[in-house]
Amino acid sequence: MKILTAAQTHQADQATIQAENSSSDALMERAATAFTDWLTNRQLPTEAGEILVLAGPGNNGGDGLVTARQLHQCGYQVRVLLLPAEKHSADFTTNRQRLPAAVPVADLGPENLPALTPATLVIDALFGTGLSRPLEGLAATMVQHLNASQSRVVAIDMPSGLLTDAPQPKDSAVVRAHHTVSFELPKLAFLLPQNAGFVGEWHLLPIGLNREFIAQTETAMYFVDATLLAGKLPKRAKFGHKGTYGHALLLAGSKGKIGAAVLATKACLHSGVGLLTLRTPAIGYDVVQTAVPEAMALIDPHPDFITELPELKSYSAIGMGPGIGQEAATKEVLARLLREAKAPLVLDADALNLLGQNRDLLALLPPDTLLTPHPKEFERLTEPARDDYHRLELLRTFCQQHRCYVVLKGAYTCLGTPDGQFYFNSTGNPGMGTGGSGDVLTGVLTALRGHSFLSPLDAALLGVYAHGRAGDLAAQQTGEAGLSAGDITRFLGPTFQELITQPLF
Ligand SMILES: NC(=O)C1=CN([C@@H]2O[C@H](COP(=O)(O)OP(=O)(O)OC[C@H]3O[C@@H](n4cnc5c(N)ncnc54)[C@H](O)[C@@H]3O)[C@@H](O)[C@H]2O)[C@@H](O)CC1
Ligand SMILES: Nc1ncnc2c1ncn2[C@@H]1O[C@H](COP(=O)(O)OP(=O)(O)O)[C@@H](O)[C@H]1O
Ligand SMILES: [K+]
Repeated sequence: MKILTAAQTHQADQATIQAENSSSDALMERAATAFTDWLTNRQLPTEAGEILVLAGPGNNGGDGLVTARQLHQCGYQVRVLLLPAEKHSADFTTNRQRLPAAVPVADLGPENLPALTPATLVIDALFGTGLSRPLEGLAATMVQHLNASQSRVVAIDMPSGLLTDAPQPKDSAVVRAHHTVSFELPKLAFLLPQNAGFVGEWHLLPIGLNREFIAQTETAMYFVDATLLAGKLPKRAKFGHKGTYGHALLLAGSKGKIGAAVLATKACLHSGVGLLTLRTPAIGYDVVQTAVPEAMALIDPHPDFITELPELKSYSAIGMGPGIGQEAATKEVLARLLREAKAPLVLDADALNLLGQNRDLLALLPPDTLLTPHPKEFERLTEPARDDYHRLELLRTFCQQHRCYVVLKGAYTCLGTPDGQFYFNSTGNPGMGTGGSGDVLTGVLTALRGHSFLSPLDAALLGVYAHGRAGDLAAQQTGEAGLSAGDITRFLGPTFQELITQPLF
């Protein structure tokens, strides 16, 4: 799915109205109906208690007014509070007039803030994507009053006060919604950790925005779901053999962290690799030969950490980093790898920390190298970010400057590409915030980068998505708290099976 800006979303609304030869009022009715259906499918009139619709002066307020009318017609107990304003949108005014007289309506005022109890269900329709600056005055006071209450809050389209795709001053008033119900396409603001407390759980409702317009609209941001990946992973060829699927090399492990090597190795083996060789220090020999007999062990002469780079010419992808430590000799191995490798590289964990400490090495990164930092590792490669938007700027600059792909890990892992695009991943769960999950990802990505039939972009997208999806399938069995990184590897197989498409021709 594409992620559009607030301005593009507005254009998509207009294009839809034009293409259908309908009216903005009809589109509002459609959006609000979808919202009302969403709500009434979850809350019966008796469960909902008193519903308070807070309506602003624009079309977001208009959505709120339509919803109030529809809920009233369905037998819910609704009242409306309007935010006084000099100007109202045309569709707001139309729907204000359509509101049945039986629905109580009043103006908000500094002396007229509503009593909010835990039994009140508040529908936040103050502002949506039209917000152009932080809230102030009465709107800000109302939002603070709401946030201080125990009421349940569902926001329409955006939690009011939150900008759709730009940072805002710290401490500005933003509704802290339990749920945000938005339309058609996700918004950038939903995907950033700093907004989690405002957005709550978010949901998307289709409202039939014009497909052609969306397809034509240029964007540098995507939300990666199964649809976006359809057709990218081919079924294995009938006469395929281990040579068809690449020979990967992993450099992983050090004394006390051979487990990281085992996890990455298992993950690589479960992600379709043809052959796999693991370079690990001598101390890991018995462990890896026992835990992952399918992999060939190429043992470093040093007992505790990796000190020598093996001959590279037979490998189709090389992953380095999980559990390797930061010894000077290991750094030299990394430097030689960057100079000599012809195969695609995947760099993670301590390989990234070593790069951060020796930034001159960044100039050696071969084009299309894939780096997989979590935010702290990324900071070591760049600089501390002021906020999530700044971090994305740093990500774009880094990828463009070094012609590399960066998987910035998190709840919505963001893949940055050398041409400045962002792909936010949709799979994964908080259970994956456990030691070793990242090592598993390195193994998955190394396997896929070794598939000559996948582009660097598709390999990265498929790998990140599959890693999260396998984590989701695992969590269905183990629960989030019970999930350990090894569980993810066991569900990679079913995940890739889901992703494989088999066109008839
Ligand atoms: N036909 C359409 O365009 C559709 C619009 N929809 C709804 O319309 C919303 C967007 O509507 P609008 O573009 O009217 O924008 P909003 O309703 O989000 O807000 C715009 C109004 O707020 C004012 N404003 C902006 N920032 C302010 C601030 N900080 N303090 C005080 N006032 C401020 C603007 O001058 C304008 O009057 C969407 O979020 C969605 O809820 C949906 O009904 C789908 C269809
Ligand atoms: N809340 C979350 N939701 C989804 N995925 C998550 C969440 N927390 C962590 N993950 C995923 O788990 C992995 C953790 O990697 P990392 O931080 O490198 O862990 P480690 O170094 O312990 O292996 C990343 O792929 C990340 O996207
Ligand atoms: K809102």
